Amino acid sequence: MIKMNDITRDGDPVLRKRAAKATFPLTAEQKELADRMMEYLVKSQDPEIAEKYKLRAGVGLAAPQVGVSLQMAAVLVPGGKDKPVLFKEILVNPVIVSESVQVAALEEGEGCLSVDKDIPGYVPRHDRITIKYQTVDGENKKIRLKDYPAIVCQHEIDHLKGTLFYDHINKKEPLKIADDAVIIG
Ligand SMILES: OCN(O)CCCc1ccccc1
Ligand code: NI
Repeated sequence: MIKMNDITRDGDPVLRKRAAKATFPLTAEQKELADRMMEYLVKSQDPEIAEKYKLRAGVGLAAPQVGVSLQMAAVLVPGGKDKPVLFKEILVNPVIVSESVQVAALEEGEGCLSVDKDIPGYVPRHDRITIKYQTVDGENKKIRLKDYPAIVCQHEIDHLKGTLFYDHINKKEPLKIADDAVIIG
């Protein structure tokens, strides 16, 4: 199973590379990696397992974060009582094909399993996006996302382009953001 010491940290060049496009069929190793990445997210969101294995909770994990420069990311966005899972998917070769002008940011800012220090500030993103991607079986999908799931997917797709969340934070005024931005609590 993937543990914290398997996660590459900021400073490792793999996090700043544009990841290679996946070709199909995926190799057995690539499919197994997808499973292990999703397994990490599931376990990291279970307080007991996370405590037992000292896992930092994550709602997403991109292949470059485990040292594999491949366009693949796992996303597991929990919901609430009524809908425990908002969005669970392995995105292969994801592309944002349209994005709202409307800006959104998480009220708490963002963090990253590959960035050990807290970096405060709003991370301005698009409130709504349409993504085209392939599943691990090569099936083409197109989905529209908004709010938290949209934020998470933008964070993961950034990783595949060598971008980290703090690249988007206004250096001089970290809490500056468009007046009409949607702040997601
Ligand atoms: O790349 C995923 N990872 O570093 C875990 C944190 C994911 C994440 C955290 C806050 C907002 C969006 C996404
Ligand atoms: Ni991250």
